[in-house]
Amino acid sequence: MNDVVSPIPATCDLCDAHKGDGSGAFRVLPPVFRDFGAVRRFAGPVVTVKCFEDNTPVKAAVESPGQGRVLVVDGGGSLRRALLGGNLGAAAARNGWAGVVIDGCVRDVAELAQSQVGIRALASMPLPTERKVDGLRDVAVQLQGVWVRPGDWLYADEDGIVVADRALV
Ligand SMILES: O=C([O-])CC(=O)C(=O)O
Repeated sequence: MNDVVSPIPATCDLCDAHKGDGSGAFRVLPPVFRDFGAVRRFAGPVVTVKCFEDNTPVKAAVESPGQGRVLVVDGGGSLRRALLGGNLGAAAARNGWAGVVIDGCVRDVAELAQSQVGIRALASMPLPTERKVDGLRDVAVQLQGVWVRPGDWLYADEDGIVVADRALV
């Protein structure tokens, strides 16, 4: 990291620049993610967790230093349990995560809207998980059929979410 804070590139500009990229290095997530956090635009290197209706690895991640990274959660697309709520959203903001992108649900929507962190998820579901197993961290995951790998870079703004195998300028 250098100490020059660069603005986050717009996803539309990134898509203009990479629209002919058939290599798979540049990917666009399907437009099914809703915005729940107080931060609209965010970007950073990706950390992944994978879990199903059990947010144990999400809690562990957001309670550790985020260092400007984006937590990508493969929750299997489940609409039956919330993988992040107000407490964990506040922890993500407090610990310096740039954002959390969840292929699954969140709850405590009013609290999340006050959290100074980017939060994208499929929907709101008031039912929490029961924490029983660790889940996986730092594995390649699929969100809505799109591969996301640890160390990829993710860019999110009002227009959508894109992922690349390196930082884009
Ligand atoms: O703790 C959980 O499982 C989710 C939640 O409600 C919170 O983050 O406040």
